[in-house]
Amino acid sequence: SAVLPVAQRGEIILTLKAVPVAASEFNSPWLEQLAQAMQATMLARNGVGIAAPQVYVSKRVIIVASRPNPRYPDAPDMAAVVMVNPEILQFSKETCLGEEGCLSVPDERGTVARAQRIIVRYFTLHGESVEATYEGFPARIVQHEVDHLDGVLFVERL
Ligand SMILES: O=C(O)C[C@@H](Cc1ccccc1)C(=O)SCC(=O)c1ccccc1
Ligand SMILES: [Zn+2]
Repeated sequence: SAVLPVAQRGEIILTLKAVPVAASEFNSPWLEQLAQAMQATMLARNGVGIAAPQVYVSKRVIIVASRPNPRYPDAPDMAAVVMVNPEILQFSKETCLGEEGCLSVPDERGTVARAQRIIVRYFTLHGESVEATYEGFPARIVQHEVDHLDGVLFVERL
Protein backbone atom coordinates (compact mmCIF):
# COMPACT_ATOMS: atom_id res chain seq x y z
CA SER A 1 0.00 0.00 0.00
CA ALA A 2 0.98 3.67 -0.12
CA VAL A 3 4.36 4.78 1.14
CA LEU A 4 3.71 8.17 2.69
CA PRO A 5 6.00 11.19 3.04
CA VAL A 6 7.73 11.38 6.43
CA ALA A 7 7.73 14.65 8.39
CA GLN A 8 11.19 15.99 9.17
CA ARG A 9 12.59 17.70 12.27
CA GLY A 10 11.41 21.32 12.41
CA GLU A 11 7.93 20.56 11.09
CA ILE A 12 5.20 21.57 13.51
CA ILE A 13 3.30 18.27 13.27
CA LEU A 14 6.16 16.56 15.14
CA THR A 15 5.82 18.95 18.09
CA LEU A 16 2.08 18.43 18.68
CA LYS A 17 0.47 16.14 21.24
CA ALA A 18 -1.45 13.68 19.07
CA VAL A 19 -5.14 13.04 19.86
CA PRO A 20 -6.51 9.66 20.94
CA VAL A 21 -8.26 7.51 18.35
CA ALA A 22 -12.03 7.69 19.00
CA ALA A 23 -14.03 4.55 19.81
CA SER A 24 -15.96 5.06 16.56
CA GLU A 25 -12.73 4.68 14.55
CA PHE A 26 -11.95 1.15 15.73
CA ASN A 27 -12.67 -1.51 13.07
CA SER A 28 -12.98 1.30 10.51
CA PRO A 29 -11.48 1.06 6.99
CA TRP A 30 -9.76 4.38 7.77
CA LEU A 31 -7.81 3.04 10.72
CA GLU A 32 -6.86 -0.16 8.82
CA GLN A 33 -5.58 1.90 5.89
CA LEU A 34 -3.64 4.22 8.19
CA ALA A 35 -1.93 1.26 9.87
CA GLN A 36 -1.13 -0.33 6.48
CA ALA A 37 0.32 2.92 5.12
CA MET A 38 2.36 3.42 8.28
CA GLN A 39 3.75 -0.12 8.02
CA ALA A 40 4.57 0.28 4.31
CA THR A 41 6.30 3.59 5.04
CA MET A 42 8.26 2.14 7.97
CA LEU A 43 9.41 -0.83 5.85
CA ALA A 44 10.34 1.39 2.90
CA ARG A 45 12.55 3.42 5.28
CA ASN A 46 13.96 0.33 7.01
CA GLY A 47 12.56 1.45 10.31
CA VAL A 48 11.91 -0.62 13.42
CA GLY A 49 9.01 1.61 14.41
CA ILE A 50 6.89 4.55 13.29
CA ALA A 51 4.32 6.94 14.81
CA ALA A 52 1.30 8.41 13.00
CA PRO A 53 2.46 12.05 13.38
CA GLN A 54 5.52 11.11 11.29
CA VAL A 55 3.17 10.61 8.33
CA TYR A 56 1.25 13.82 9.15
CA VAL A 57 -1.58 12.16 11.09
CA SER A 58 -1.74 13.62 14.59
CA LYS A 59 -3.43 10.59 16.16
CA ARG A 60 -2.18 8.20 18.82
CA VAL A 61 -1.18 5.20 16.69
CA ILE A 62 2.28 3.60 16.62
CA ILE A 63 3.88 0.50 15.11
CA VAL A 64 6.69 -1.39 16.89
CA ALA A 65 8.73 -3.88 14.85
CA SER A 66 12.01 -4.82 16.48
CA ARG A 67 14.42 -6.90 14.41
CA PRO A 68 18.12 -7.70 14.75
CA ASN A 69 20.25 -4.94 13.25
CA PRO A 70 23.91 -3.87 13.29
CA ARG A 71 23.42 -1.88 16.50
CA TYR A 72 21.26 -4.46 18.26
CA PRO A 73 22.37 -7.80 16.82
CA ASP A 74 20.52 -9.73 19.52
CA ALA A 75 17.30 -7.70 19.27
CA PRO A 76 14.24 -9.94 19.07
CA ASP A 77 12.77 -10.46 15.63
CA MET A 78 9.15 -9.54 16.45
CA ALA A 79 6.06 -9.33 14.29
CA ALA A 80 5.03 -5.69 13.84
CA VAL A 81 2.59 -4.63 16.58
CA VAL A 82 0.08 -1.84 15.90
CA MET A 83 -0.69 0.01 19.14
CA VAL A 84 -3.68 2.38 19.30
CA ASN A 85 -3.83 4.87 22.21
CA PRO A 86 -0.77 3.33 23.89
CA GLU A 87 -0.17 4.27 27.53
CA ILE A 88 3.01 3.36 29.36
CA LEU A 89 1.67 2.33 32.77
CA GLN A 90 5.03 1.57 34.41
CA PHE A 91 8.65 2.41 33.75
CA SER A 92 11.30 0.28 35.51
CA LYS A 93 13.67 2.16 37.78
CA GLU A 94 16.53 0.55 35.87
CA THR A 95 17.46 2.47 32.74
CA CYS A 96 19.84 1.53 29.94
CA LEU A 97 21.74 3.53 27.35
CA GLY A 98 21.28 2.70 23.69
CA GLU A 99 21.75 4.20 20.28
CA GLU A 100 18.71 5.60 18.55
CA GLY A 101 17.92 6.98 15.16
CA CYS A 102 14.76 8.56 13.78
CA LEU A 103 13.08 8.56 10.38
CA SER A 104 12.34 12.25 11.01
CA VAL A 105 15.95 13.11 11.90
CA PRO A 106 18.00 11.38 9.20
CA ASP A 107 21.80 11.26 9.45
CA GLU A 108 21.72 11.68 13.19
CA ARG A 109 22.20 8.99 15.85
CA GLY A 110 22.55 9.41 19.57
CA THR A 111 22.75 7.55 22.84
CA VAL A 112 19.54 7.81 24.87
CA ALA A 113 18.74 6.55 28.37
CA ARG A 114 15.44 4.63 28.47
CA ALA A 115 13.69 2.47 31.07
CA GLN A 116 14.94 -1.10 30.68
CA ARG A 117 11.43 -2.50 31.15
CA ILE A 118 7.95 -1.04 30.68
CA ILE A 119 4.32 -2.11 31.00
CA VAL A 120 2.23 -0.65 28.20
CA ARG A 121 -1.53 -0.74 27.71
CA TYR A 122 -2.85 -0.24 24.18
CA PHE A 123 -5.79 -1.10 21.96
CA THR A 124 -5.66 -3.24 18.83
CA LEU A 125 -7.21 -2.04 15.56
CA HIS A 126 -10.28 -4.02 16.66
CA GLY A 127 -10.56 -2.16 19.94
CA GLU A 128 -9.35 -4.95 22.24
CA SER A 129 -7.38 -3.76 25.24
CA VAL A 130 -3.94 -5.35 25.72
CA GLU A 131 -1.44 -4.96 28.56
CA ALA A 132 2.09 -6.08 27.74
CA THR A 133 5.57 -5.94 29.22
CA TYR A 134 8.52 -5.05 27.00
CA GLU A 135 12.20 -4.87 27.82
CA GLY A 136 15.45 -4.01 26.08
CA PHE A 137 15.29 -2.86 22.47
CA PRO A 138 11.53 -3.35 21.96
CA ALA A 139 10.91 -1.32 25.15
CA ARG A 140 13.19 1.37 23.73
CA ILE A 141 11.22 1.51 20.48
CA VAL A 142 7.88 1.81 22.36
CA GLN A 143 9.27 4.70 24.42
CA HIS A 144 10.65 6.41 21.28
CA GLU A 145 7.31 6.07 19.45
CA VAL A 146 5.18 7.22 22.42
CA ASP A 147 7.49 10.25 22.62
CA HIS A 148 6.50 11.04 19.01
CA LEU A 149 2.83 11.02 20.10
CA ASP A 150 3.73 13.63 22.73
CA GLY A 151 5.71 15.82 20.32
CA VAL A 152 9.11 14.74 21.65
CA LEU A 153 12.08 13.79 19.41
CA PHE A 154 14.95 11.62 20.70
CA VAL A 155 17.42 14.46 20.08
CA GLU A 156 15.72 16.34 22.93
CA ARG A 157 16.76 13.50 25.27
CA LEU A 158 20.45 13.42 24.37
O1 LIG B 1 11.65 7.42 13.83
C1 LIG B 1 11.18 6.34 14.22
O2 LIG B 1 10.27 6.28 15.07
C2 LIG B 1 11.79 5.05 13.69
C3 LIG B 1 13.07 4.69 14.42
C4 LIG B 1 12.70 3.84 15.63
C5 LIG B 1 13.80 3.59 16.62
C6 LIG B 1 15.11 3.22 16.23
C7 LIG B 1 16.08 2.99 17.20
C8 LIG B 1 15.76 3.13 18.55
C9 LIG B 1 14.48 3.51 18.94
C10 LIG B 1 13.51 3.73 17.97
C11 LIG B 1 13.95 3.90 13.46
O3 LIG B 1 13.62 2.81 13.06
S1 LIG B 1 15.44 4.62 12.98
C12 LIG B 1 16.23 3.45 11.88
C13 LIG B 1 16.67 2.11 12.48
O4 LIG B 1 16.22 1.10 12.03
C14 LIG B 1 17.62 2.02 13.62
C15 LIG B 1 18.36 3.11 14.02
C16 LIG B 1 19.22 3.01 15.09
C17 LIG B 1 19.36 1.83 15.79
C18 LIG B 1 18.62 0.72 15.38
C19 LIG B 1 17.75 0.82 14.32
ZN1 LIG C 1 11.58 8.70 15.55
